[in-house]
Amino acid sequence: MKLEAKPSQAAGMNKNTAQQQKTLEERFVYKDDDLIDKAFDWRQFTRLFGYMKPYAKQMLPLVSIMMILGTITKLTVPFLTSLAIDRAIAPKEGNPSLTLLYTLTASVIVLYLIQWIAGVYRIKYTNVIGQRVIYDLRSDLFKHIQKLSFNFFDKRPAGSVLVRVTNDINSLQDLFTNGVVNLMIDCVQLLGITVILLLINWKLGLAVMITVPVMFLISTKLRQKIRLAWQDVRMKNSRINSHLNESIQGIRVTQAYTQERENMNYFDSMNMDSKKSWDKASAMNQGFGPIIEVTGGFGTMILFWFGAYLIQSGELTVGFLVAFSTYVSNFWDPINRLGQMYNQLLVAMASSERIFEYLDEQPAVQDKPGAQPIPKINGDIVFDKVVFEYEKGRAALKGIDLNVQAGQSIALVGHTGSGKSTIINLIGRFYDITSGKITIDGQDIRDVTLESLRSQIGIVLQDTFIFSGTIRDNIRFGRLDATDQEVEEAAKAVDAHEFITKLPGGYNTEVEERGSALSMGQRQLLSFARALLANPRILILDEATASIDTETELKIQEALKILLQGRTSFIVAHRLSTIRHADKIVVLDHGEVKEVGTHSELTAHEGVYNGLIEAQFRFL
Ligand SMILES: Nc1ncnc2c1ncn2[C@@H]1O[C@H](COP(=O)(O)OP(=O)(O)OP(=O)(O)O)[C@@H](O)[C@H]1O
Repeated sequence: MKLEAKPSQAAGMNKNTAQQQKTLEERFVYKDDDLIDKAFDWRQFTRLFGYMKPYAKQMLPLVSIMMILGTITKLTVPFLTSLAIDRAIAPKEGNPSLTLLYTLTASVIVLYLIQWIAGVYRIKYTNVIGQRVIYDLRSDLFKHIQKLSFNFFDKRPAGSVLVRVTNDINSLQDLFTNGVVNLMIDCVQLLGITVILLLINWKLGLAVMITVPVMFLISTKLRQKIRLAWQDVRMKNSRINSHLNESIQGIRVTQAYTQERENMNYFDSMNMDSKKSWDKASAMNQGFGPIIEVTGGFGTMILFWFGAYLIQSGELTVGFLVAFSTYVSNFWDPINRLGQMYNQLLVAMASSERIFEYLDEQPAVQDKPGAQPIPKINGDIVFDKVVFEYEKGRAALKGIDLNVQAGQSIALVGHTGSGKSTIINLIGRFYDITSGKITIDGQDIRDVTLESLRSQIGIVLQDTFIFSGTIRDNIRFGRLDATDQEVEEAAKAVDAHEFITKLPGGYNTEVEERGSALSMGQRQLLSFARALLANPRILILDEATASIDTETELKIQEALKILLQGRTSFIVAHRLSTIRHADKIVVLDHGEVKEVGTHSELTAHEGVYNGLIEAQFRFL
């Protein structure tokens, strides 16, 4: 469901900014999850609680013992109070007994002590269970997301993926650490109190409990609304997070186009929306408690009215009426909490539904049954009538035939959108082709394991990703078991050593995520060193288009020569120097191969390639 943002409520907005706001609303459209208005799903519930299974055997008995101990001690106190009144303070027959009063008081103190100790240990054990469940769930989700194919990320903004790993999991945290055990305690307590009330005086017990069905009837009507209101809050927050993520990633563009104010206005309106939605949900939630209290008040009225009558008729003692009223007040508490717990459970169900939706998402590209690892790759690659569609019915590649021999370097050229990046994504099988066949050393790449294939392919992308960590760690990303010496040798080979040693910490210089403290050329040299260290049989390179100074360009060309030696390579080429040295130049146009040949072959006649070269020179 696509949600349109509502007009900003931000103060001080004039007509002009309202117009700009409208443009922003049209600009930022986030795909939201649909409101989930389904009945309580037991299958999902059992699946969620299945995460407790590994720990239940070990921990639940301990938690249960502590819980039962706590409940018994809690429920015994009012009984001892009734004894104190009826037998020690105001006995019907005989004198008041101080000794009995002291004994009962001492017993109550001991019971409170036991209750306290049982509570401490119960909380300790439940926290252990809760934290372990959350740990497992979080790591399952992260592991799974790592395996998902490119098409999954093509469809989703990074922010919304982030929200599921953080917010949705966190919202389950409370359920597992407190909720589940409180639920159990409340149920046991309710059961215990019901039995006790009926045992003390079944007539009074039944009279008081008349209000319970009324209470449930009112609260069930409210529950559904409360759940939907909380889902709305969650959805709005998720939209804020998506926008936040996009805004931070795109901050440079925002500032360059001085769009900060408009961005802020839009954020404001989303923030306001979220606040309103929270207020609404919270008000509904708060309404739930008083309803229970008012209904409970009726129960108490019945208790004293009917209780007084039973005392007069000699069916009940004053002590038992006092005990009864304590039990009854202990009765409304768990019912009230159960209502809140039900809400918490429903919110958690919505979160878990979203988490399970990701966990159930199968990677579009995966090993087929019985796939074998591809042996050491020699490097012969054949594209046989390869057709590929990102979206059904829109072919990005329309029947590509290509024959590459081991060790050759292939330059892919063509205007924007012609299919160059698509071809390189298919070699590493990041997408599965729609029809045709891609073979490496005669083996269809769909028949071999992904890991064996990708581990022999090195990819250097245009947007070279630098992870937060040291320069050394970033190069070592190519091969985690490489020694320091090997890392430095790789850097020397691609001529990155010099600039690295000039950095304040040399190889140990910490770089931030994306390596913004490094220049484009430096980042590219680092990624070359990383690829060289990985020593792949096939190298894929998406050349940076940014203009680099001639000196760095020369360095990069020299580095490239070393990098390409003895490997089959595909380069999405932009620089003439790269294209000129390629063994084969593949000219693409609208997803089709238009020309194939060396630089001198292709420039010898008029064609698409010549047109591209001429266009480059025209601007020099
Ligand atoms: N993830 C995607 N989902 C849908 N369509 C896509 C996706 N990626 C690319 N396309 C489409 O596929 C076609 C080929 O895109 P591709 O990225 O391969 O072009 P390119 O030649 O590498 O372009 P450039 O030189 O601009 O990088 C384009 O029409 C593009 O719109």
